Amino acid sequence: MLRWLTAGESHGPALVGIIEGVPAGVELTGTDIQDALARRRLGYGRGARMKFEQDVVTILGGVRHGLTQGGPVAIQVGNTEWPKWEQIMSADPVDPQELAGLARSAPLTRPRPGHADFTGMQKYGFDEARPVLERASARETATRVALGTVAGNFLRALGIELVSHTVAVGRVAVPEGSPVPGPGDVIALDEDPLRCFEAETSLAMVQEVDAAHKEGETLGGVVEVLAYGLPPGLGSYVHWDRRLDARLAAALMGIQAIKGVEVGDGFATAARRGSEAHDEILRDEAGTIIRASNRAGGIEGGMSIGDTLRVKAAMKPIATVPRALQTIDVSTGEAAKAHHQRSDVCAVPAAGVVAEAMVALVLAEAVVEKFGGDSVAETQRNLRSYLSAIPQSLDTIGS
Ligand SMILES: Cc1cc2nc3c(=O)[nH]c(=O)nc-3n(C[C@H](O)[C@H](O)[C@H](O)COP(=O)(O)O)c2cc1C
Ligand SMILES: C=C(O[C@@H]1CC(C(=O)O)=C[C@@H](OP(=O)(O)O)[C@H]1O)C(=O)O
Repeated sequence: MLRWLTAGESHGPALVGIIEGVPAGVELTGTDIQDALARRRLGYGRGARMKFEQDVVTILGGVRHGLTQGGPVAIQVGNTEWPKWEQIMSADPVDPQELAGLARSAPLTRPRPGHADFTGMQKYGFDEARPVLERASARETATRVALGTVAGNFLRALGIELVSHTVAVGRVAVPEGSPVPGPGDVIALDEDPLRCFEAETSLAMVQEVDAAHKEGETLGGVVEVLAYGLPPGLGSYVHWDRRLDARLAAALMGIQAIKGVEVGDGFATAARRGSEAHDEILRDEAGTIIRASNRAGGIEGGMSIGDTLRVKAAMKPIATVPRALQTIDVSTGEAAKAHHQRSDVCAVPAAGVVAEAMVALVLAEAVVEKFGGDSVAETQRNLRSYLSAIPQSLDTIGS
């Protein structure tokens, strides 16, 4: 069993993530995590905070000499902005006098439509949005990316590679049928600030972000995650909550601002006739069973089929719109403009890195479930044994 949790606030001293159930022997260094966090941090359209704040990674437990030990892995991601927020966010003021004297930041009483502010205040009984946005904020996704690095390194040891890319920003989308990144085609932000694999579209995306920025607007978009090297049979058809597609959809929907998930050709498939919707099963010259296409995105019957996994996530535009939206000031009950100090114009490239981490966590969980293993070597042996036992070619079916 693989399980994991995150804790921490957007402007707190640090975020913490724990992942339990990772076999011993997974290679993991602070640099791996730092590199993954650097990929999440910037990207074209991100706001000011991302430029001055740094993520400080500390592995607190579960790793020795660059290898997991089989126990829970605990990772801290420190916020370098903490000194500026210590008064506002102090969890444990030393004496009641200090508590009384703590500066309370101007209360956020003008909740933003599209964010968690208003319903969060109603639900938890707060009179302002600060305590809500501190936990609702996508700052928390830094921890998910840190934990996803552990999962990704485990999967890589089994020959499974993940990549992600931006396929749409606002109305600008990568043309149908464009090439997708292959295993190892990690798109660095200095190569492409939108992490879009298609150079011409990427340029148009940059213009789309610039135009939105100029008009005081924000943007959403679509990201895609691909996983190469998956064995057939992760997940199961036997019960709804064991289906791999269901688990991936829940994990991707669990990312702030994700409002749609598509597996394979998803919505386009709904408009096709059956003969054009499925992936015919053929035999290549060597006798290996292959698929004529991958419209299903690598999943049938809630199981990986051994082909490339392909999932997309649609992100809504950022809620903190500079040309602020209409709201109510809850302190007066009067109509007002929603609060806005700073925000991202577009965080789609960052969401792609988070989506990749979430897919890695779900796949690692499905691998542990199917192949077990207290050490990576044992998981590898179990995987090899399974692959050698299942029919790979028509000749071996039924033999
Ligand atoms: C990487 C990333 C960065 C984000 N940055 C912002 C931001 O700067 N301002 C904002 O209002 N929302 C931002 N969001 C979205 C909010 O966190 C999200 O809309 C909010 O938590 C409410 O959740 P919901 O959109 O799922 O309803 C970001 C989301 C992600 C994934
Ligand atoms: C801090 C991060 O993202 C933040 C996510 C976020 C939100 O509302 O989700 C709002 C912004 O923070 P602030 O309101 O303090 O400017 C983003 O910068 C991060 O991704 O590390």
